[in-house]
Amino acid sequence: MSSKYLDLLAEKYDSEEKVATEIINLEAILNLPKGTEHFVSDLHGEYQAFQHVLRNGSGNVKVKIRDLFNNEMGEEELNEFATLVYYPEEKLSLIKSHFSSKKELKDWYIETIERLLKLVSYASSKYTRSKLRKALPKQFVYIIEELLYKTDEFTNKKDYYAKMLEQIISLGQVDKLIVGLAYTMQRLTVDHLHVVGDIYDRGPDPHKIMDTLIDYHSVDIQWGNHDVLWIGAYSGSKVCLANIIRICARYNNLDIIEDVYGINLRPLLNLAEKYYEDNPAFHPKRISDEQLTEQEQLQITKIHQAISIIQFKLESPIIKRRSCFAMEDRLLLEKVDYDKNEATIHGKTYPLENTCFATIDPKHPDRLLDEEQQVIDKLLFSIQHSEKLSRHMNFLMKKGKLYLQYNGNLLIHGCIPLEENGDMKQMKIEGESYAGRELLDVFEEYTRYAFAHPEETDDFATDMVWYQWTGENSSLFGKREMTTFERYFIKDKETHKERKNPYYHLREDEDMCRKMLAEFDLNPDYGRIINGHTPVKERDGEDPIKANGKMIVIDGGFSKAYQSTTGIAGYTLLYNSYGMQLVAHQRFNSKEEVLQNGTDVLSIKRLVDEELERKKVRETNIGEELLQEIANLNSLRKHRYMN
Ligand SMILES: O=P(O)(O)OC[C@H]1O[C@](O)(COP(=O)(O)O)[C@@H](O)[C@@H]1O
Ligand SMILES: [Mn+2]
Repeated sequence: MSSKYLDLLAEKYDSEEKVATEIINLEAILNLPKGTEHFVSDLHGEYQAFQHVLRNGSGNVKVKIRDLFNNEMGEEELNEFATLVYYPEEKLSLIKSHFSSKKELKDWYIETIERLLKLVSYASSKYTRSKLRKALPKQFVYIIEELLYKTDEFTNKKDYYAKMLEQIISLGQVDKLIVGLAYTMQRLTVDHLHVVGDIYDRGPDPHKIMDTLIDYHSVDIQWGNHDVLWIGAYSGSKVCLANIIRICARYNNLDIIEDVYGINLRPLLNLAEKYYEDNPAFHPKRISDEQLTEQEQLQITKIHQAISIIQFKLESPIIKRRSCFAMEDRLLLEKVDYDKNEATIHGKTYPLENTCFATIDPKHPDRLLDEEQQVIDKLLFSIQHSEKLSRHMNFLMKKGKLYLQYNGNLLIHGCIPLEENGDMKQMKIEGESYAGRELLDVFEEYTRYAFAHPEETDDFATDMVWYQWTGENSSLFGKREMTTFERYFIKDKETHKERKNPYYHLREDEDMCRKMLAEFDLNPDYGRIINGHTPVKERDGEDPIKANGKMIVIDGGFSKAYQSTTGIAGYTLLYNSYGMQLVAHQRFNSKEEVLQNGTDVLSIKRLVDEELERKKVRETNIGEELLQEIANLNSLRKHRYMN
């Protein structure tokens, strides 16, 4: 270790006692049970459902409440108390409105605070006091610590505590204290959150999810294809930008673009009004009960067509200038016979329906009209200057990666592109061939380059971000081709199929999963692959735990649009010191329903495995870092204090 580094360390630990204290402290932490990891994926803008899962720790909060209070509370009271922990502000005002006398309310306050303190103390038992302190509401740290660490033997302090509680109530601080304790409980239930991709698209509130994640105490993100699409748009890819607006139009979410991120859609609307009519293929999907007026629906339908055609036109020059993408099959505008209104795809000719080609010049089908060019240029300018989007995208870059090795597991949204024979699929990029982990690393490098150079809009790196959205070798897409054009304009459903990469059947095989874990330098005996991206069709009997437990797929479909295919409302995964549990969630209707009825969303837990011995911090990623710190401190001790 360099003496410069030792100097720095010596500044912080300027006596032998300080070094020794820190070593003792770190050693003690290494022997604590490992913190609970919580895995979620494919949130797709479903903020409310995500909040619920976050607040109840995938059912973990309820488990702890049951452990403690099963004997003293009935089912209804348990539920009510749990709801108070999940949604303290709202539940408090509901409960308070039921009391008729001050005395009753006061008794309830005292009992509730005692219960919350018990719960917090129980949930924090595997953490250090310093960690608990960080989780406490700042303004009440002193009071809560006093209350938490009271020991009943000291009966002479009883008055002291009773007085303290009374004061808290009479000074009007009790609601805040309850709210603070509830959030402390939520925070203690989960030590670290992994979001295995797809925060954006389809649902109405991805921005709220982003804000929640930004405030969350400990989180990492594995990018999904939809997240990378947004990163691409912000990084200067016009075709990615056209895609995000198209998807927002398709799901009736244009207010995310307009109101949330402050992008003016007026120029696009003017263009849409000029060239497009009603068209059933472009009606927005109806997922919520919200009724659109005819006028609103018509407007969205027109915008949807205008931006889709811009998207198709923008794809063409990229495909032509990037032969290594091997996407010539996707030059669809050139495969259309505009007189006969049919298209020839993979050698077969299909009639087209619901076409909207008013801005297309059959001789130069990919040429943008000046108006279209101006629209997309203006949109790009606004999107790159949206302060809020900048905050969200910077966070995605800072906390996000394409894949992550964490505590022995591999977390990845889509896939590792494979050949049918199980080899890692090769892709030639700028003269070099890459496969497996190397290929993913190259994808990530280009993404970071594109993000760092938003002014470069047609360079290779920016095109590569789009490739990850839709290219055959993308680890995020994982399919042969994206059939957006066919789904809008061709009736024959055969053309809509998107063939999946062999990964998606090979991942059922244990040896294959072992091979992939090894590719990422993980121990195949202990590691698992945690995957999102493809909805698990539980309804049809599909098992999310595959390859003898080496592969776990947790996309159960938070996305309302996909719940009819999956039959449930999402999987999440918990990994605590005892092992891993998969949780299947039933459909989440609304927070209001939970508050009113106290009914939790039914979550079914399944043990993935049980650790033979309780896992300790020593065996985790963080443990590795602590061991390194201890080594440094020992070195400091030896070289500076022992001679
Ligand atoms: O259901 P929609 O909105 O038409 O989207 C379908 C498209 O979404 C994709 O499934 C990608 O999104 P996911 O990552 O959520 O699967 C594409 O393969 C497909 O073309
Ligand atoms: Mn996905």
